Amino acid sequence: MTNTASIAKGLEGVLFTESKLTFINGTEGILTHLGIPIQEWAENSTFEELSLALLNGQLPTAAELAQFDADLKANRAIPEALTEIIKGMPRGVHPMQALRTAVSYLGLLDPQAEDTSAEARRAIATRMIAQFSTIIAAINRAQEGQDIIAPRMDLTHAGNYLYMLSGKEPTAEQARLFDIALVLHVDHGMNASTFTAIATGSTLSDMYSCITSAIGALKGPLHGGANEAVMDMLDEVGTPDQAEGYITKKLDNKEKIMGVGHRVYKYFDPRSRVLRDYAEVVASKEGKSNYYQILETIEKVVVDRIGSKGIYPNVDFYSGTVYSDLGIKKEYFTPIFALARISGWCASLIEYTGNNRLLRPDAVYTGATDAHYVQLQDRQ
Ligand SMILES: CC(=O)SCCNC(=O)CCNC(=O)[C@H](O)C(C)(C)COP(=O)(O)OP(=O)(O)OC[C@H]1O[C@@H](n2cnc3c(N)ncnc32)[C@H](O)[C@@H]1OP(=O)(O)O
Ligand SMILES: O=C([O-])CC(=O)C(=O)O
Repeated sequence: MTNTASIAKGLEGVLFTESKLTFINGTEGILTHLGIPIQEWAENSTFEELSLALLNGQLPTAAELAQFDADLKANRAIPEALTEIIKGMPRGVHPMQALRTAVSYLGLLDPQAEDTSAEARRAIATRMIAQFSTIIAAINRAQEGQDIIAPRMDLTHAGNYLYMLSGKEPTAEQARLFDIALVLHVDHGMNASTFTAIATGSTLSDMYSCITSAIGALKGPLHGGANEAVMDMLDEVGTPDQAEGYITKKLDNKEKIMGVGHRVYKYFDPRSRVLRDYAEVVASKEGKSNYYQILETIEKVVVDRIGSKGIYPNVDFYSGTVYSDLGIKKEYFTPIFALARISGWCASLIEYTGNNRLLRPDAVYTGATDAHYVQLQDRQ
């Protein structure tokens, strides 16, 4: 019988494939895509460019990027039948549930959905990347009882999303800030949702099934759902002067703090540093939110108290303050994560299924042995 000591609980440290897309050094807090540091992507690139770079496995030329940008714009609109489904969804559902259902329905409307060839997967990926933002904005508007706003073709992916939320064209600064947030969330190696997409894809299932599975995995508060949970925590804290006492008590009670800790990073997640810097700029400029000050205090206490255990802020810690300052409601923070991560899911899925092997780990059996069936009437 296998020794239970050989179990990699939570699959920690298990290597199951090779990838050329994303590298993470968790002890030094380094993240690169195609070998390029995340800070350089955030400073110089766009959601569109990073998405294409990951799909192609290399930096695109100007012509390739212009073509991809045109393809995304041409695919922004969603089918009328899906708009009707979104409008008819019950009010008050979690937007991640609504997104999961909408993407699943989108698959029903796509005549190419069952084609699992590399070419079809790539074409579907482009359409899904384009349509995620329209779907999420439509869910947001419908859930608020507002008319759905059609996408505009003259705005960037990030700018168009903000436009579809409010009907107002965002400032260049707002659109760029949101774009940077998207860039920071596009991909992150074999995280739970990407792994889930790949696990589904490894059975040679269709793209819509893979992405629907990934949305479900991202939703949980130990993964993408933590950004919303951080905002719940900030609302619970209330004011900056309460932050230290609140978090000290939680740590004393051995409660988990949302937005900190990571399976791979045992130091600052580099994305959290970029987001913190933007959150600080927005907070000082607009003088708007207490959120930044509360987070600063929480970060300090957490790092002092449990930094030695490798617990530091992750990407979800500061992202919500940035979204909140852009006027986005907390229930939509995780859908926005999906809006960005769709590119990483698709790129990783296409990479994996290009050299596919069914994913099927094992468990150490610890149940009964030598048992026999007992008739119902003979059981105690
Ligand atoms: C985009 C993303 O998915 S980033 C992650 C988003 N998730 C969160 O922010 C939720 C909060 N964080 C967590 O729950 C965890 O840190 C996870 C799930 C992300 C990673 O967990 P794991 O790698 O399984 O770490 P594990 O649960 O084994 O914890 C190791 C130790 O750190 C502690 N720890 C881990 N995370 C936290 C936290 N958020 N707050 C307080 N203590 C923590 C654990 O209590 C444990 O301590 P112990 O050894 O004294 O028992
Ligand atoms: O890598 C992980 O486990 C979680 C994460 O930070 C991400 O998906 O962005």
